[in-house]
Amino acid sequence: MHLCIDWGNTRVKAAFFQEQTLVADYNFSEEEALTGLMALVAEKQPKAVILCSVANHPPELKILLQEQAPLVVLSSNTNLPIMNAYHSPDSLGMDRLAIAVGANAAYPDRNNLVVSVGTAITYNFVHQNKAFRGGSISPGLQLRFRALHEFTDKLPLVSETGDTPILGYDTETSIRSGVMLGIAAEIDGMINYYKEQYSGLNVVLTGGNAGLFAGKLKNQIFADSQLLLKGLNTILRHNVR
Ligand SMILES: Nc1ncnc2c1ncn2[C@@H]1O[C@H](COP(=O)(O)OP(=O)(O)O)[C@@H](O)[C@H]1O
Ligand SMILES: CC(C)(COP(=O)(O)O)[C@@H](O)C(=O)NCCC(=O)O
Repeated sequence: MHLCIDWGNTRVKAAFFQEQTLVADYNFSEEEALTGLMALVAEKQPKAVILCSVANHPPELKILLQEQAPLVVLSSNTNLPIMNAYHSPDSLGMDRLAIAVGANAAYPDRNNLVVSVGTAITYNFVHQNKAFRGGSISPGLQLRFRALHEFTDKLPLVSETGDTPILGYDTETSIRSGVMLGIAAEIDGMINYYKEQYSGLNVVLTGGNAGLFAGKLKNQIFADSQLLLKGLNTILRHNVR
């Protein structure tokens, strides 16, 4: 079995794959992740591990993993089944590259746009010629709620749960309207930009908050909450065979 680890800015996700099949997945807080992951490795003894991190994971993580199994740490130097045409590959978030690989593997020979709704919202375009071309980064759901609260004197901290009218009728619903419907409108607007440029665009929605928006978009999308982990498995198989 292969173990794939996605260390994000809010949550740490992991999955075991048997060949191309995801057999078990896990979701940890940052605090519980190191212990949780090492317990999984001890129990399941994976043949190889891949780590994709965009956050400050504990420095001992790589050493501990390496002691247990061959480890691929995803970087701009890792061999990939797609090309990376980003102009600053060393500053690219490796999670963005992993979802690009995941989309290209699931929908080959298509112009793929992957929208990941996590801590940040990222838009990631992979041309049908297999080149990752980049996209956009914008603030995610919690970032928007927190920014309104933390950078103003009067606005409360609101969450996604509750009435979300287009026409907010009080402070709470006005904020929820702006954040939730604003994100949905942003995603639809971005998809429309790409549709104007690229024929046969295929759109995949992923990330921890994707489920809040999948049914609210005007454009047709595929939702896949495990796209990043699947992309990591594809990269690992590309490197350890
Ligand atoms: N099991 C869960 N525990 C906590 N948050 C979750 C869970 N599932 C989804 N979420 C939501 O997903 C968000 C994180 O999305 P994710 O794509 O994992 O972000 P990142 O990759 O930036 O860490 C959280 O802000 C939360 O709203
Ligand atoms: C944009 C991100 C913060 C998204 O991270 P996430 O929300 O998935 O935790 C991450 O991909 C990142 O740190 N990117 C570096 C800048 C870039 O991709 O150009």
